[in-house]
Amino acid sequence: MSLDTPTAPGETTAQAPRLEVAHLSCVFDGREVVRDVSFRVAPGEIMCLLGPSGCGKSTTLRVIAGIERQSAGSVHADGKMLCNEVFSTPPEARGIGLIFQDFALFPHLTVGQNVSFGLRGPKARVQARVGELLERVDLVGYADKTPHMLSGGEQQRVALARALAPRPRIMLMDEPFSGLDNRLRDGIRDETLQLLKEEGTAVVLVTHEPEEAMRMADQIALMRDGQIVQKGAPYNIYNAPCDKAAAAFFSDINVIRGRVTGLLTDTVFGQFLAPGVGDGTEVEIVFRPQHVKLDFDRHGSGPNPTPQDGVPARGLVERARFMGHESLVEFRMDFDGGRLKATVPGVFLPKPGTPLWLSVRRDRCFVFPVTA
Ligand SMILES: Nc1ncnc2c1ncn2[C@@H]1O[C@H](COP(=O)(O)OP(=O)(O)OP(=O)(O)O)[C@@H](O)[C@H]1O
Repeated sequence: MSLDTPTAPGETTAQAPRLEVAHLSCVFDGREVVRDVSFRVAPGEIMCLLGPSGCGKSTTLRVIAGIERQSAGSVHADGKMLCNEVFSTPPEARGIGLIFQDFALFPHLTVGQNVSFGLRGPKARVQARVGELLERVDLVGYADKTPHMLSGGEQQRVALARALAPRPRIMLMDEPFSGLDNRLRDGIRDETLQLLKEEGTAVVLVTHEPEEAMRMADQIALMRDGQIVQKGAPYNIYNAPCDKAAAAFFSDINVIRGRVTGLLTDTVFGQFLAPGVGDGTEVEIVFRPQHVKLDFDRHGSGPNPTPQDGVPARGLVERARFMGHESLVEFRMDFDGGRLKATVPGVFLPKPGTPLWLSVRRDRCFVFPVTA
């Protein structure tokens, strides 16, 4: 994605994104922990920074919030510059809401006073807003309690309500739902994001959980070693990963190897197209267990090859486990003794040693040149 030149301090543009982060870098102790990070978020859009622990997600968020300084790059909100290498708007003047993991409520204030903390205006209007938010986070009747009377999950919901109360134009959320139990999490998460969308807030959400990102994001920026390695809608990132590690971040993967001749790679599963890859290059063919098709053995042979599923290859079941809504079957393959995995909806638990034929959906395979 190309980035236009950001506007000068104080200048605004009609089509400016709600939030624009451009070429952000951050150095700690001589180490660049955020490297040339750029993205834009429109009003009502949810951008997820997704990646493993230590990849620079929280640091990026803290620079946007103004509690950490960058070594390069800029942050703009509605076309107005918030900070660059030499200039920085104080955090409290940025109009940005924050919900961080270590949410801190004011212990001496009631729930109602905590939620109304950032609100100005007539008392009746403030009280109405507090009531509306407590209802949204399922804490009706809690306004007069103090934080020490609440469970961790309840305190987290108060923190959510407090951050939402002033209707910030940008909301930064760092693993905000991690402390909630499963039963509450889905409801609170969907409700919070619905509210932010309705109010046109641009949201940047940090998570290391791919499922959370897939469920919530309009756009995902996949980060590794301080950089964004891929950016796009969840569907595209899942179905067109930029490399093997990006594919592996979202699910188990299977990998087989081959060598390219005339844009094709010959494998035991038939030929795979390797567009743009030079002759003689070694490639890895990557596919997810849910895209493996299984067939029974018919006296030593499998189903006929098809253009969609290629050529089947035989393996012996090594282990089968029931995972809840699907079964995971692991195979040792006849052709090279390697292991491959398949998932099957529902209950499918063949005995170890059972011969089955595996084929791979061609449109769900990714071919990557092997890198050193
Ligand atoms: N104030 C600091 N001083 C020195 N190093 C820091 C500082 N803050 C973060 N780091 C380092 O920068 C790197 C990125 O940290 P960051 O917290 O941004 O990662 P993260 O992707 O959010 O990880 P997590 O999911 O574990 O929170 C880490 O190696 C971390 O140790």
